[in-house]
Amino acid sequence: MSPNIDSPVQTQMAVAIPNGRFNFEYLANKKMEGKLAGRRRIFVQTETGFVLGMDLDRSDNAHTVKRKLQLAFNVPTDESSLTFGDLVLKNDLSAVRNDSPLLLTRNLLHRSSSTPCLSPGARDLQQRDQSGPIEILGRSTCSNYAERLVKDIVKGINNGVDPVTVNGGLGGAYYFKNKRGMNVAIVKPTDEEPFAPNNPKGFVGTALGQPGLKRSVRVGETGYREVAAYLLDYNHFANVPFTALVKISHSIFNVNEGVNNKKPQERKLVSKIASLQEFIPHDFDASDHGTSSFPVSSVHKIGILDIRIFNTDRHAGNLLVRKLDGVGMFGQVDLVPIDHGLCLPENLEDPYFEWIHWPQASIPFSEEVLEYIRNLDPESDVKKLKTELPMIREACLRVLVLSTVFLKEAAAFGLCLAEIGEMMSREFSRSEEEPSELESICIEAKRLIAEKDMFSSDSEVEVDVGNLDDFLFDMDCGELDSDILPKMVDEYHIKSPFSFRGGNGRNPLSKLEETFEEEEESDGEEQPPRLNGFACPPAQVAVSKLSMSLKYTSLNEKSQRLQSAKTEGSSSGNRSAEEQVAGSMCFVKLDDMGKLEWGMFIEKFRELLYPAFADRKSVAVAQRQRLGTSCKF
Ligand SMILES: Nc1ncnc2c1ncn2[C@@H]1O[C@H](COP(=O)(O)OP(=O)(O)OP(=O)(O)O)[C@@H](O)[C@H]1O
Repeated sequence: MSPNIDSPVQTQMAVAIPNGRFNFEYLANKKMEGKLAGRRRIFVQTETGFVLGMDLDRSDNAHTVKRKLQLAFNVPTDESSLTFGDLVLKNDLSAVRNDSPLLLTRNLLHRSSSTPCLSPGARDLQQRDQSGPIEILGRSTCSNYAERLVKDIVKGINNGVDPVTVNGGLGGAYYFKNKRGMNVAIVKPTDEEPFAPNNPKGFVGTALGQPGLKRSVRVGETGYREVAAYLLDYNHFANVPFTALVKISHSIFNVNEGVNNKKPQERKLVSKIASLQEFIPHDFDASDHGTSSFPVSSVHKIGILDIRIFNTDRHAGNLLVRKLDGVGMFGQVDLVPIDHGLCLPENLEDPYFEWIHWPQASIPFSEEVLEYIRNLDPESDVKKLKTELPMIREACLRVLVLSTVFLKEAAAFGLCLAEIGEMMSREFSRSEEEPSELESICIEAKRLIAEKDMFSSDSEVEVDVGNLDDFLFDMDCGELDSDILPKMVDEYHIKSPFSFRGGNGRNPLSKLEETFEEEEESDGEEQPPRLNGFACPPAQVAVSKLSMSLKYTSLNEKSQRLQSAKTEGSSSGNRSAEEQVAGSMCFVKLDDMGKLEWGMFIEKFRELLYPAFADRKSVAVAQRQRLGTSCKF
């Protein structure tokens, strides 16, 4: 990879100073001052995309932050929620790291009120927001390379070189340049994704945090996923370009009319949270080029990444092709995978693997590739993501674990890339979408656990704040089955009235209780817990969540859902994300299991894999034999 960087290594970041140019030493000093004072910097994004950088003092808590935000956005503290990934922050901010993005949403009950917009009080806060034009959020991506890239872009901006809008794709994207006018990075603001409030291409309609183009990827969360794919691509095995999450300010960014008080034709400096990816000079994308020249090893390496991250959007346009026409290399190309915003869904979906029918995918893996797969460790992947991207949701991490286990076992069994991809892909039978083999194995694993009553009532209610937040997500999707709820609540009370005890002896709802207690303390009177505005008794929340799980995993229910979902086309293999806007069904949920149950599920899942692989092999052999016979004639 050859970045167009033209400046020496700098270890400081950029910041704005009064004359409008950017000074690096100033920021370094500010950062040092902040560290010494134990301060943290956070970036609060509203659901309409406005971003405000804030410095937190040690004494700050969610209430004090919300009070400052009330000044800035005119949203009363009790009408808004502050979230950090799965966590709904009620008081304690200890989980929030330096440079973290937080989302401020209006509670559902107050959504009809006007959307948050800047008030005069915001100016004070903005003045104290000492952000530079680009700040990298997160730790590991803040390398020397990243800092050089940022510095180059800032030099470009200071030298009057404007970024340009990227025409392709459904979301807003911009090429940022160095001072010589060369593209050095592509920036994709999270509030310009398809369906987000500031999408410049007409695909608007949803607030950040709501289901998006893919139901199990929320609007505004594709940027994290782009970074996750980069972080998981150890040793640049698959060639994912450098990617980081940034807060970036520029007047080129799109703000739709009416959003955040935007007036027609108005262009002003706006700050966004965005993914920033190294620009890769290339000659084509894979849709413009015959695939036969693609190196087998590149296809395998990208395919392995796609499987691990459960990529639902690997269409040909998301593979850049570079010609390597050096001496003795005529005709050879290099592949660069881009656009990983729709990987790591919150539930199993229908993945999309363009390479699935390419001949390279049917060639057995090399020893080098097998060795890489053997060394993959889903637990350390999870640790890495939790450390570097703490806002990544637990549900996404479960998908990562499941698909990595699947890949490792399948490769060890001797399956090739195409076979593994096919087992993960859904089929269409009589115009109905059917679960993939992978999903069927999951459904069976869940069924066996339930049948043997392997999980106790304890684990049923072991639910964390992430699940509670997802409860809201389900409600937003309009899928809460009110018929089920009262019944499940009754069952719950019979089984274990308020005995939330997890395996570790700690109340699994303790995180939640902690926030309730804090709420009580601060308000002086007892209030039911609120989830983005809904008053929810903890038991009811836990149980309704469970009811959702049972609803999804019941095969009868599944067939009912299948009946009602008549899907066009004959094979998912020909559909890209754009064509799946309607959203595919959820056959099996992974985020509805308590920790204990999840552990048992993964064990059961592993046990079921070998028979399934053997089945697949025998079908493949039978097909080959039939083909052999027909060739004789
Ligand atoms: N790292 C990169 N280097 C060079 N060009 C890039 C890079 N990433 C994206 N592009 C170009 O920008 C275009 C749009 O980018 P991308 O596909 O990531 O956007 P998107 O809005 O998410 O698209 P889609 O609608 O396909 O999901 C790509 O088709 C490609 O031409």
